[in-house]
Amino acid sequence: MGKRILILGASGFIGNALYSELQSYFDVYGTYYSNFSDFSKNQVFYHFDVEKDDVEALLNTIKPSVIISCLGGQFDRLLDVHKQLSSYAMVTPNCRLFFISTVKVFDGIKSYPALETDKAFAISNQGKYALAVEKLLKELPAQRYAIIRLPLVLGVNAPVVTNLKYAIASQDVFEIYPDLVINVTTDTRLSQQIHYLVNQSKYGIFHVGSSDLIHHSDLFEEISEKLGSNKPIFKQVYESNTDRFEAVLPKKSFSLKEHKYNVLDIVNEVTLNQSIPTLKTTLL
Ligand SMILES: NC(=O)C1=CN([C@@H]2O[C@H](COP(=O)(O)OP(=O)(O)OC[C@H]3O[C@@H](n4cnc5c(N)ncnc54)[C@H](OP(=O)(O)O)[C@@H]3O)[C@@H](O)[C@H]2O)C=CC1
Ligand SMILES: Cc1cn([C@H]2C[C@H](O)[C@@H](COP(=O)(O)OP(=O)(O)O[C@H]3O[C@@H](C)C(=O)[C@@H](O)[C@H]3O)O2)c(=O)[nH]c1=O
Repeated sequence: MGKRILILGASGFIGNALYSELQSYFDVYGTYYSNFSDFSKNQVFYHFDVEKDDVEALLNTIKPSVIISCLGGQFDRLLDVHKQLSSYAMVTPNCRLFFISTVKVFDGIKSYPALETDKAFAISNQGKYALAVEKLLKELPAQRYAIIRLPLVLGVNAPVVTNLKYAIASQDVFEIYPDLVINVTTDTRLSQQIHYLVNQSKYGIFHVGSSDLIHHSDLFEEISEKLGSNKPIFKQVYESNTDRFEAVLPKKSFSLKEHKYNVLDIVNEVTLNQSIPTLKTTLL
């Protein structure tokens, strides 16, 4: 029997990218919360509110063999939901739980980029929540879970890129952080990589993102440059006088070359069809 996948938070930025990537290969179901207009008529989308609904009822209806969680909402309720997901995975033969985690689990360690083997330490509420879910999953049998840690996710339709384009168009302020060193991915690339992990029945901890780093300020100045001649009003915000890192480097995660990429690949993907190819570059 083919894999049946339930994406919790399929109406969101990450969830929708995953749905688009997976739905032509697997029997995929998803949840939405506020986007009634787009999803209430879609047979495979179920309304789900972490505050009110019981995720167990949803699981018993859909009976997924793979659950991918990319939910937003109240962190304490989300943690309860993940306790239920974890219990379901524990008692359901060959059911696997994929948790979309975040680089923020390392936001208590700012002096170097994180590798999969590094011990996480979070100070933000978001980081502490994600770390608590990671700890939950680690109580499952090893082959029953995958923790996918994402850095900042860009993409042609990424909210942060949309905000930049809006700031360019309306000559508005766009905050950049010259002391912040990050790595990045896009919604399409992370979806391809998670597709691979689902297909190959991989398990454990995975870092998704570019293999190199860039300063947050340089990244958005470069993207703006490639989008065209207009600029937003870049507001440089320093939070420390030394570099602080917020990066999840994929040291051990992916060996296939199509899963290895650098910041320039990401910048080109995000600005595709928008950069003005000059004669010089096409002749190179
Ligand atoms: N975007 C990024 O750069 C990164 C994101 N992540 C993590 O990935 C996850 C998803 O992120 P992203 O897709 O950007 O977030 P979005 O806000 O775009 O999506 C959140 C999803 O959760 C749903 N949701 C929100 N509130 C509730 C609720 N109360 N009950 C049930 N469902 C709810 C939303 O439904 P609806 O849209 O219908 O309201 C949506 O499907 C988050 O945990 C985030 O920390 C990690 C690293 C980077
Ligand atoms: C708002 C803000 C962000 N930052 C940095 C850290 C942060 O990860 C990065 C992007 O934050 P923004 O809020 O602008 O963008 P945003 O896309 O909202 O942040 C995302 O970040 C990634 C890593 C996640 O884990 C997501 O869950 C989400 O929190 O910019 C600062 O250094 N100072 C700030 O005041």
